[in-house]
Amino acid sequence: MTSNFSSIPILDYSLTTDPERREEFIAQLRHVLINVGFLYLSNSPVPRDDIDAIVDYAPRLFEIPQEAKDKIRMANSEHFYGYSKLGAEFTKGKLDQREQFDFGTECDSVWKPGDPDYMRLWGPAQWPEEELLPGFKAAMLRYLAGVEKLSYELINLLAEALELPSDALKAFFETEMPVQHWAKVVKYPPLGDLASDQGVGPHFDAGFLTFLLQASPHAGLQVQNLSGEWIDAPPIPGTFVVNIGKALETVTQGLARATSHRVLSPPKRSTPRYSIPFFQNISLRVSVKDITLQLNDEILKLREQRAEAGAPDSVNYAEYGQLPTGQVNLIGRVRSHPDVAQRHYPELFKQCFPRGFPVEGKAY
Ligand SMILES: O=C(O)CCC(=O)C(=O)O
Ligand SMILES: [Fe+2]
Repeated sequence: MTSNFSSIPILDYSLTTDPERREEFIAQLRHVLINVGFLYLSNSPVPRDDIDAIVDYAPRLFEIPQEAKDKIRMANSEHFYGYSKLGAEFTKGKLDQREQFDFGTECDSVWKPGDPDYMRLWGPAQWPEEELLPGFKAAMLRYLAGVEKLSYELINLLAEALELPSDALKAFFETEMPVQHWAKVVKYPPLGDLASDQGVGPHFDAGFLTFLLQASPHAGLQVQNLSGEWIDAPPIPGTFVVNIGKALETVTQGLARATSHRVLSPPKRSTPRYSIPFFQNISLRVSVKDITLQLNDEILKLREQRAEAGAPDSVNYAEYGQLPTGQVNLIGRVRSHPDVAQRHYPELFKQCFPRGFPVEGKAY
């Protein structure tokens, strides 16, 4: 029997602390990892107050004066942190219709002379001035620390679901420096004057796991199933949407599926949609091809029982098989934010865009 999906399963995280029902959670996780690649997680241990605080801040972050946003624009940052105005980001060569702030977990600059350029990706984020949004930075860092902790717990459970020792994926995180994870606060304005309804175009996420907090009640997020149909993933209060990135798909030999997804703009005359994704990174220096997980034959067989996926609408991050993670991530950032790349990574910019600054339809 082959498997496809027409809705996104909901997994109850509280089962993991119930000795009677933990196995049930692991079995559900195994099914979802292999056949869907997306899940809703309810009853997570991330403190409710920390989530509520950040949901409350999200719209207010976009209400700070435009000069204050421009002061921390992403073009200032070789780490690709900061503010991107509407229509500054490309996915699949088309402009996204979203306004966003990119942040990271706390981290000093890690690049040293002689290091590869991609080590410049990690460093301090740019934050809005404290008096414009008092308490925001502390609240965001507290929230990110909670999600980071959950992300490591879920990775251990995921290893168990694939019948590996629970620390089997530790080698991707445990290096000479702590891993910096990425996050965004995103605003999707409603259709009206927008150039298209592409809130964000079809794409895969890059790293291991993404934890998405849908911070307003709007629909718009869609997930592509194995036969290529777009399935709605509307907000469910009290849950995270969790999905698998290309790095995790590659290291699990395709067992854990990275699933293509996109966001459509809210309809005309609607209010804006807000979301806060957290992207779990792995060490920049690790090449995923250099670490082979000892997956057993029984588990690998489950991959064959999955329906053959049609060609997805996204093609990015195919380079994980060959290059160090940092280089793959850097290429992804350059393609999404060519203006930042032109300023800070001119050589790589030229390689990615040999015909100059991209216009719609030219990039990937
Ligand atoms: O805003 C959302 O709901 C999803 C965003 C997303 O997929 C991304 O930024 O990678
Ligand atoms: Fe995404």
